[in-house]
Amino acid sequence: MNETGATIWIVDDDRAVRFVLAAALREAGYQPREFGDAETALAALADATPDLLFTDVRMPGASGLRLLERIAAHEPRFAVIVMSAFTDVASTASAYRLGAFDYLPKPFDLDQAVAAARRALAQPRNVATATSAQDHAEDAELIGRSPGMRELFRAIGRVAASGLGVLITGETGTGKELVARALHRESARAARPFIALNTAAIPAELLESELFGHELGAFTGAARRHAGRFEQADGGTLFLDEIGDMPLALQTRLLRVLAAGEFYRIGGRELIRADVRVIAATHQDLDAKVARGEFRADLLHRLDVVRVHLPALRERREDVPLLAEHFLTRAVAAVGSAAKRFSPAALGALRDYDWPGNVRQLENLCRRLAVLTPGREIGVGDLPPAIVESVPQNEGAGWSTALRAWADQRLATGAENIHAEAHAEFERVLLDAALAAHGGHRQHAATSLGLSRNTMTRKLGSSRRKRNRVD
Ligand SMILES: Nc1ncnc2c1ncn2[C@@H]1O[C@H](COP(=O)(O)OP(=O)(O)OP(=O)(O)O)[C@@H](O)[C@H]1O
Repeated sequence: MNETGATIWIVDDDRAVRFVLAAALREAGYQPREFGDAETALAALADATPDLLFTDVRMPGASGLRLLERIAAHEPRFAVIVMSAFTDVASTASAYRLGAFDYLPKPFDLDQAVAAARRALAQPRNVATATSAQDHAEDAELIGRSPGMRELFRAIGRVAASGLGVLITGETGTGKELVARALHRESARAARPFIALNTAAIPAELLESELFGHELGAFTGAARRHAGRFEQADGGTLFLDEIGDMPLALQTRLLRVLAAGEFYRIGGRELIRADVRVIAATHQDLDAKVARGEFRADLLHRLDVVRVHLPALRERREDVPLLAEHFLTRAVAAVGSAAKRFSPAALGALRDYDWPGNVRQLENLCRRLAVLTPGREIGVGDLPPAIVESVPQNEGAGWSTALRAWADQRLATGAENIHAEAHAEFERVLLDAALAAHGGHRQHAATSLGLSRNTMTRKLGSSRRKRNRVD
């Protein structure tokens, strides 16, 4: 099909969105048609079929996801692009699962939307694979609106249902486990167990038994038969955190089990079969570990079918206020104290801090503040000094720091009358700067300082006299 001239339907209860999107699509040579709700669009489908449809998710009446579900049964097929400000994993993943071609987080650029339309229209028909919708138990949600997080939500949406092995990389506390849980929740294994094992938290000698289980008396202390995490995760997902810390011998065993899908418990004779999707995570550079011979290349290849990277919190500062408010509200509710909020300046300081411990560090801080701050508003003064002090100093602050250092030093030497001294210096610097900026033109220099010309002349005279005296 020649894509220009294609009909594109836009379903959104927000008139402004429909209007600008339709204008952009029309300009690009398409024929847009607007619908204010899902029901009207569904009714129109009875006697017309668009080439492409854009839909919002949250609308009064049937939601965009419901619309998507109905469209999945419609013949002939056409592509759907879902647009939503509700950038959580659940709606993105549901959109993909229901066969959406693409997901546009709002607000989007019109160029971005037109490009998405072009891509969708270039696709052969019947590529959409729609399955039935599934409801999911609420789990801890990944929060974020930054471009990095939106990209991550899309990646989760695309990868979750594939059942492929995933390697999640990112610094400590960035939310790797939450991503693994989201991948599980949005997969066909969602009804089966999600089992997590932190390789770094378990002594090496116990790790094998944790993973594969043991029989009674298999080793000293094995007082009972124990099913390993692999067995527990049968049919579901096994999340192996800090995989980079796994000893080499165990890496070899893990690789064999992954290849064969079966294993023996330690000391056991019964061959156990387990159908497990392994999702691994690491904050280390596994490629470098492979190069140093500390990690098996073949295991890395097996785990690293798809790589999902979590940006550090300082690389997505725009998410900090959002996360901080979320964690504070949750912590306040948990301790049952009165509602609290951050002052704008406190939120600014949190945003500027570098967060070496990432989201976990921010979450812990909010818990502490919920308990320890007496007032309703958490100000900059309530924040730990490390956070406040790291805030980059603006020019004024740099200048006052220098002035303070000077004053401390003069006072320490027993100086008197330093106010006059500082004041004279202050005037001299300002006057010199203004004159220099205006090529010595007094009137202009005076105006830029907010002084009258007379005052300027008087100050210049006294500044010169004082300087001569000092000289
Ligand atoms: N985007 C996010 N939205 C909401 N909560 C988050 C987000 N990212 C992380 N968290 C919370 O921060 C804490 C740390 O997250 P998580 O345990 O997933 O990090 P991790 O990367 O697996 O850490 P580690 O590498 O140390 O194991 C958890 O309590 C998690 O719920």
